[in-house]
Amino acid sequence: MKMATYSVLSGSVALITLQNPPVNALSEAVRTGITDAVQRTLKDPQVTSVVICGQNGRFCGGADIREFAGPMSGPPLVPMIHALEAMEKPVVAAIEGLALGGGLELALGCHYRIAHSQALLGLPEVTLGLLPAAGGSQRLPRLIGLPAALDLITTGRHISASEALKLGIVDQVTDDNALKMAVEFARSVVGQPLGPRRLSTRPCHSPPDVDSVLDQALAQVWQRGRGALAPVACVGALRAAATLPYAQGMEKERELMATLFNSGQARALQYAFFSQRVVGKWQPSGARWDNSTTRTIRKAAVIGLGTMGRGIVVALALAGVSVVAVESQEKQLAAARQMVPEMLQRGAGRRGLDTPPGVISFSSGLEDVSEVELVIEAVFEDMALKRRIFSRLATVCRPGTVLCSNTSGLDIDQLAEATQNPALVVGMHFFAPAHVMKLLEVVCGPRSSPEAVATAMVLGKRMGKVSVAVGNCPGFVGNRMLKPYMEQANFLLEEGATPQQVDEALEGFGFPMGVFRMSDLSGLDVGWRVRKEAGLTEQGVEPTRMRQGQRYSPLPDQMCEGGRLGQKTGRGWYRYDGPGGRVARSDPWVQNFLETYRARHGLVPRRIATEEILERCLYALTNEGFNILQDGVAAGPEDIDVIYVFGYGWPRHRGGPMFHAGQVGLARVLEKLEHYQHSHPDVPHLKPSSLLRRLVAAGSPPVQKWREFISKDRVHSQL
Ligand SMILES: CC(C)(COP(=O)(O)OP(=O)(O)OC[C@H]1O[C@@H](n2cnc3c(N)ncnc32)[C@H](O)[C@@H]1OP(=O)(O)O)[C@@H](O)C(=O)NCCC(=O)NCCSC(=O)CC(=O)CCCCCCCCCCCCC(=O)O
Ligand SMILES: NC(=O)C1=CN([C@@H]2O[C@H](COP(=O)(O)OP(=O)(O)OC[C@H]3O[C@@H](n4cnc5c(N)ncnc54)[C@H](O)[C@@H]3O)[C@@H](O)[C@H]2O)C=CC1
Repeated sequence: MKMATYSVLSGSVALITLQNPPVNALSEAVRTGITDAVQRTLKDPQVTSVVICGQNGRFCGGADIREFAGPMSGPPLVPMIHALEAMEKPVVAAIEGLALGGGLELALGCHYRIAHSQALLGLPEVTLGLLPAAGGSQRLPRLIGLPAALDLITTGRHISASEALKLGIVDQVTDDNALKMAVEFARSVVGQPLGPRRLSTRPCHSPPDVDSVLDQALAQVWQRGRGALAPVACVGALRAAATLPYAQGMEKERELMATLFNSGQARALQYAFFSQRVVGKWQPSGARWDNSTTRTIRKAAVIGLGTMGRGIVVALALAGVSVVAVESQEKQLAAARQMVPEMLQRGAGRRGLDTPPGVISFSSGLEDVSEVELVIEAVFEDMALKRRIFSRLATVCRPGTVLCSNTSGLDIDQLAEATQNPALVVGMHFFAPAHVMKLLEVVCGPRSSPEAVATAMVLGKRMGKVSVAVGNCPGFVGNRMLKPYMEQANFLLEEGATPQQVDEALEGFGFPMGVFRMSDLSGLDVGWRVRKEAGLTEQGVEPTRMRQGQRYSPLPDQMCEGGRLGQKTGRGWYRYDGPGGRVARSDPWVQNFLETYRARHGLVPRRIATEEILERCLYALTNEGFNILQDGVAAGPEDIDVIYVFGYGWPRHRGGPMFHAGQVGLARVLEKLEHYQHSHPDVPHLKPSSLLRRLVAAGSPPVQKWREFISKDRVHSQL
């Protein structure tokens, strides 16, 4: 039952308990309960102090985000918190578990705050496209000063109870029972003056150079936010706190919240929050992995210690897993021995580990992996090599060892075939750098067992990854969609665009890096290897710009043939200050290369508008997303969107490609794809997906309804 209960302890301490599992969000019923409890407290002369706590060891996770989708009703938060603060009896917040968003704002309205040492506190509204609009943007800087409030509110980061104590957000931290402590504390402060404890009445202590601090913060959020509105509004609200009286500051907070509340960005970010929680509800072969038993992995092996393998070793060790790290090349093994401990140390420093890292041992032979419970192979993207390794692993490892591949897109089932027990083979597709990037695609082959999939999903979570279960097809989800995106970018170069122009358009949309800068960073040879494996780099009897009966741009292959592999060689689509250089500069050589290429093939360059660059790159990518949904390779649009936000830098405030298509309007996306297909009939991947057509014909249901639509559609098509 959702509510806030009222009781009186030992005749004098009123206890208000928030009850709305799992995080005691401030739903309408809870707000009503608090409002009623405040009235009862005021009326009861026996009550001399008040404690507010949350049920089940969690204070409060903030406003109930699900209520944001509908009309707001019930008692609003702002007057409710003012009523608490105005009470003439001391009010103490007993913070256990978490006090986030509106939860912390409620605590800031109390006169005192006692926290358990394990509690997390924060104002994460900015991550939902909002600002702390229940007085948080005005009370927090009055409590901890402007610079610290700017940091917490514009990043939305969660802080520990000990940091909260240092900042002055809480009055005491205890390892003991925070509720018991708060009750004792409440009794002890009865009769003390409450005026100084009311944050709304305090001045906001700002540094003397307040304008420059705020301007700097604004510049920083612009740069970091890549077009996100909420961080900018947060700085606006804090400017009001620092420069205006409290009542006017509150008015500004309300105004700014009103502009954010119904914005597309807030909807996108709230969708992203819930998507992250629904992903991976995937049912391979009708058997569910998400309620399957899992194996706890204590010891694992990684085969191949190149770019990916080294990062995977570190990520496993940081999760407390002991690792046998195997590499066949002496030079690579020596490099790994040196780099892995350094990476581990940096990673441990960044994370603040609560478990000791797993022990890492290095080896040059597969025989040393016989005792592990799970293996992750990360050798070259070469099917024959990987199959040899899988076949050998199947004989070396104990029966029951889960065998995983980090392949970027090869057939998991062909790898499984090389073993005696295909049910134990799954894909674990990490993203570079593997110890930093949050995404993990867990690839379910047609014969992977639910237990093996569940084990990989849970291990991914332990490694701090957002694990998404996907089906088995070339490129899985992320890279399958990336292919048409990159292809359109290459075709745009053929037609007259420059790498900078394409990258600027995509970076303006919110990607941290455009497609060409990203290729230079990961290495142009990565895709080249994949195209070679697919037989696309050999020209054969077809014209130069045709492969396997389709239009093809050999531009990136020609770059690789010329030794331009990106940052690692100091030359790619851009030039760098030598191999390994980071700063991309436009390269006249590339300009000349493109002009010569166009002239050789009789291509007349034209001026290409930013709108066309974005539409062709992004809609080709999204269109493949619809094909993926239709093929059942992703469980739902949320899975695709989470993959793109966490693995490919899709701006979170735009929700993800599938959400974005819904926001643009499915009919418009369809119309644009038809338009480009008509004007470029030989360019692949512009043919609208039939699922997109059916969704449009069905009236473009919202993205949250697509799963249902697709499953009905599937049943219908089977009849
Ligand atoms: C809390 C967590 C850290 C817990 O994590 P974990 O234990 O890992 O569990 P999860 O799986 O994440 O969550 C479990 C379960 O709970 C659901 N859930 C979590 N938090 C919430 C929530 N706040 N609301 C609803 N549901 C929640 C979650 O979805 C899971 O359920 P499932 O999806 O079914 O599996 C973690 O969950 C977390 O980080 N939560 C979010 C915390 C957060 O961001 N809180 C801030 C919320 S926003 C807020 O508080 C805003 C405010 O305070 C401002 C209020 C002012 C409102 C005024 C409105 C005025 C509007 C004016 C404009 C009018 C314009 C007009 O005129 O129209
Ligand atoms: N580089 C990237 O951005 C990503 C790569 N991947 C995939 O990860 C895998 C590895 O890629 P990278 O790390 O980039 O390659 P890499 O070339 O950097 O490293 C591969 C390593 O495997 C070693 N190796 C080869 N045969 C071996 C054997 N028999 N036993 C032990 N070690 C052996 C090589 O010596 C080399 O050190 C590939 O399948 C790739 O497609 C997946 C995601 C991203």
